Amino acid sequence: MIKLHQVSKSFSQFHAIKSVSLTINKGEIHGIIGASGAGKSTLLRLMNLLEIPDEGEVEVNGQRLTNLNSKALRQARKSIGMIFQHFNLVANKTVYENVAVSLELAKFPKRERRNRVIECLRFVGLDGLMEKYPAQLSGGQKQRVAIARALANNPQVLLCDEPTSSLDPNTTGEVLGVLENINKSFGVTIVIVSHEMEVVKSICNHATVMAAGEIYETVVIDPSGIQQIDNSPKYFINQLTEAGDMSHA
Ligand SMILES: Nc1ncnc2c1ncn2[C@@H]1O[C@H](COP(=O)(O)OP(=O)(O)OP(=O)(O)O)[C@@H](O)[C@H]1O
Repeated sequence: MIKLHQVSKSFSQFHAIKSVSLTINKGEIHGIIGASGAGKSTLLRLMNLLEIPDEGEVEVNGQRLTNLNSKALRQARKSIGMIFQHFNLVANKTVYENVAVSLELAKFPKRERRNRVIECLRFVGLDGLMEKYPAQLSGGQKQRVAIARALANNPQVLLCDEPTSSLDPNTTGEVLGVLENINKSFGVTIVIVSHEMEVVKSICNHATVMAAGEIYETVVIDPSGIQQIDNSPKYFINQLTEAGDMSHA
């Protein structure tokens, strides 16, 4: 569970987040949507204290993060994974090494690391690409490595900052499918910041609309499901000609 209580954050004189309170219950897939500059990413980064609030309290998994010293905060963050729009993989490390690094940092028992890395890569469908480097992967595959890395330490919460905004519709579906699977299989609470309405509508069961640093409203929604993309040339022609009834040149 994530609880923000009257949280505020300013950058110089600019009030990016204005006394926001929000509760996200365990097991939710919670979307945060709104116009550019509304404060979505800042709100997400306040949930793991990547941004330190000027005022207010942040509680995650029953722990008040805003009360913890830096050592305790590092420990608490192990149960909060995060993924980013631009994946943030280490370019000169292999897929395997990118995931292993997060276990090393968390001092995960050495003998169990290899099995855990493989288990996580298998979960995201990339155990066949362990020796590749990020530059050899598609955008969707890179994001799946980032998800495996975030998953490695068994987080209870996964924070996703524009996770599909660098991806085409096909790979967007692939990444959303993995996120949904993580939620269903392990009960991980997922928060997704996105400016893409279709993304929020497809897998989120709750959504918060932000405007000018405040919450406009939080609504319960019935996820519409992930759009299956047809990559056939016929599909593209049908889309271009709407009903597919235009004569071909
Ligand atoms: N580190 C920072 N220093 C100064 N201003 C910042 C910083 N981070 C965010 N801001 C400002 O705070 C406001 C909210 O930014 P934020 O990135 O949270 O918005 P957003 O809703 O996620 O927008 P976008 O969809 O464009 O990323 C913006 O005006 C932004 O310029």
